Amino acid sequence: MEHNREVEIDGNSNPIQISRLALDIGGSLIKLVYFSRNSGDDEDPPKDKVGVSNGVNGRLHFAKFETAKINDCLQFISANKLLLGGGFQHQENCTNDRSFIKATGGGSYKFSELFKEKLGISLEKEDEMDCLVTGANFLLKAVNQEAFTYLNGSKEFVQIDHNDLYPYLLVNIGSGVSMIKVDGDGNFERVSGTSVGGGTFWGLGKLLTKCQSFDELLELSHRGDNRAIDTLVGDIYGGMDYSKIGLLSTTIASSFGKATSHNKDLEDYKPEDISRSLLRMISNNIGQISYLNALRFGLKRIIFGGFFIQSHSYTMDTIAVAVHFWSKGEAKAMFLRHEGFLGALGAFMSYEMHSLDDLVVNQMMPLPVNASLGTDTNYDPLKGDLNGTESIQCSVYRA
Ligand SMILES: Nc1ncnc2c1ncn2[C@@H]1O[C@H](COP(=O)(O)OP(=O)(O)OP(=O)(O)O)[C@@H](O)[C@H]1O
Ligand SMILES: CC(C)(CO)[C@@H](O)C(=O)NCCC(=O)O
Repeated sequence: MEHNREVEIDGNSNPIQISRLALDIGGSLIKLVYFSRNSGDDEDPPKDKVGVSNGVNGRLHFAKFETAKINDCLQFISANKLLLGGGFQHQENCTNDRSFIKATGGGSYKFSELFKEKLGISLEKEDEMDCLVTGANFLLKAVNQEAFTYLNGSKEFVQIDHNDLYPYLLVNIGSGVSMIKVDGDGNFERVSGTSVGGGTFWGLGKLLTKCQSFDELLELSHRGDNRAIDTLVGDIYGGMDYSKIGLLSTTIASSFGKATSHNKDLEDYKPEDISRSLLRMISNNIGQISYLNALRFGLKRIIFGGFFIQSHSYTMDTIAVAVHFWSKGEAKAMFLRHEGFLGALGAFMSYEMHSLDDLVVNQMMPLPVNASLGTDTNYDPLKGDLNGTESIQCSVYRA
């Protein structure tokens, strides 16, 4: 393998040096987080209290691939020379670092032989729940304008008070859903989960609408009207509310209830209505189970992560409304800008010299957004998919 540390990525003509790559290999998606040193850095490297330079400036990069296209991911790592980093070369003996990368998620077990065979690298496995919590705590504490609430179409950033962050319920909506009560750094318990998650939306949606990509299915939901398929309270109550138990006529009484109609088949329903109804059913259900778990432990804050959300307004709105409705406004749903990268960030933090305190994030610097996987016919696996993501300008300090 070549050992040139200066590489080009993202079509940028400036050579940048990659150090540290971590992976979260999930049931649906592989997430990558890697750090690149700034090249020709104008900024002074971070200094300690007595003014000695003890860190480097750079960027954290995010990318994702479908797990089914793992070969694209391997190619991306290899083409962009992401394995060449070995820490900060002026201080580190990096020989060991080159032989493994930190990885989490079920795929770190399932694909460990493939990484060995194709890239000659071992995956050092980190526990998935540990990584989710570390990643969420890092984002909440270190990144400005990371957490936000979403209600009635309006997004509001939440200023997190570090002394008043815990406890909270972390709900990670990936292929399946994990619900974790977080009481501090490394102090957590997975209190619940549900198999009705992002994989369910994508899987059922694909079967029912014949969509070819997740983004297409989401796009369909924008244009759909779930009332064509869902049975509303008003459909049952002759257009009236059932106010005695607090149900409006417009509330869904039964998701997909109208599909029981004897004289209609799948072809009689519009794919966009199916997608909308499915998205609403799954989001509502997750919102409700999350609320019930928050209630179990008296938690007021529910933080949602995972790539199912994809900052999609209708998804967030449905989840937030469900939490608001069931908790009568007592509990708050919060979302994260880097929602899908919690596990990968946690794995990144698990490199010895990156504790939460080592990584100081200065500011958010949006990168040009590439087209998304699946819908972009010009999709280039060598560039990865930075869809909806950014790189973060940050400094890394030595422990
Ligand atoms: N391009 C995409 N292809 C497939 N699914 C996508 C895509 N974008 C978003 N999703 C959604 O994100 C979900 C996967 O989210 P995420 O990557 O957080 O979980 P995962 O790590 O793959 O799953 P798990 O943790 O259960 O192993 C999918 O089930 C789907 O709902
Ligand atoms: C199995 C994992 C943890 C893999 O990420 C996830 O898909 C999940 O939490 N599924 C839900 C399983 C359950 O608790 O019913």
